[in-house]
Amino acid sequence: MTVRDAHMVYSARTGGLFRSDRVYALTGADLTVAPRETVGVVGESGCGKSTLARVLVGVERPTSGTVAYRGRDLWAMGAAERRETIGTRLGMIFQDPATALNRRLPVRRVLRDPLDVHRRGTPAQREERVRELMSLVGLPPWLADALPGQLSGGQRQRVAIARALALEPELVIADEPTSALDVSVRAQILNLLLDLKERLGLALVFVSHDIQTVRRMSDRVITMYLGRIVEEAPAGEITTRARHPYTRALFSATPGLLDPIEPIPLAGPVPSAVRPPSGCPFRTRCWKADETCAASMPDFVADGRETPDVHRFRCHHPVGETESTTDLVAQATSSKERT
Ligand SMILES: Nc1ncnc2c1ncn2[C@@H]1O[C@H](COP(=O)(O)OP(=O)(O)OP(=O)(O)O)[C@@H](O)[C@H]1O
Repeated sequence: MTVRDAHMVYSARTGGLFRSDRVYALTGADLTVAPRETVGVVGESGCGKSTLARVLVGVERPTSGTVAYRGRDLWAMGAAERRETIGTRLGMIFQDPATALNRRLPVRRVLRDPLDVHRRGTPAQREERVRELMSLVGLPPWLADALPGQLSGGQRQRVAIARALALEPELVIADEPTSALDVSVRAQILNLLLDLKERLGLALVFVSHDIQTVRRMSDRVITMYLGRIVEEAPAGEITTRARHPYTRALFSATPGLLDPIEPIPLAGPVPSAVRPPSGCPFRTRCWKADETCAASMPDFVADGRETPDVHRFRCHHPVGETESTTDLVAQATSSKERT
């Protein structure tokens, strides 16, 4: 799955009935997800993670740019082929299984629905597939006639996962799949996803606020800020050797990630996606920013390797490889004091 230079501009009513503004939810996003790979997406609320997820899975068409599956542009396909590709090759697991599942349909019908829509096998084979799916996600067979409202949150998310897997997709997007669940069942659902990914050879895009979880689940992590992908690196590397100041600041504020925790102080709040700053969108909060950052958004700087373990970032003044979080805290603090 490849996304190239994808932009998503929404129109939103922000100032009364007759005023509508453009919301720059996604700007120039490039991303490739290789078969069997897990890509984690991190960033603050509103940075465009869910928009990217929806674009990747074909739920929404980007305002511009391409989304290609196996080299074929999803939005250049005929409607029937696109529906078939999205419905059978791509799966999506949403944050809240309580709202993602039809409350009036028993589990059996929820799981049969995609098989019926895409006419998979005979009725008997579909029933067999429903049993198989329930067992795959660890649901006992007697729950087949239960309604979503009769299930626990964890069971509901298992149903949602089974539904996403019904037609054997190659790529599954999980958008905050555990954030609506009790803490006690989160680990079970994450372990289930890891196990299914291995057993079924899935590629997974995992969106979460929880950086610790993203690190655990992912091979590669991308950081987003105000609609842009600003850094991309192997999971083991990005948490300790991130080069973009924003990624370093985000991770420095994450409990248990770096020891000791020393949040890098940032100037001001996240700007609005309606009026993103010119140049680098992070410049208004960045302690390293200067006039170059206001003038342009730099292209990705890569470490020269075009391999899955590539480390890329978009910054005019990246963090030095030897700079510790303590150094960065000192720089950011003195920059704040100067202004
Ligand atoms: N349908 C829409 N119409 C208008 N604006 C939207 C729409 N969907 C998202 N946005 C805006 O686009 C920006 C990106 O939103 P998005 O939901 O992708 O961010 P996110 O990183 O997933 O946030 P969160 O972590 O809170 O879910 C935000 O400013 C949001 O308000």
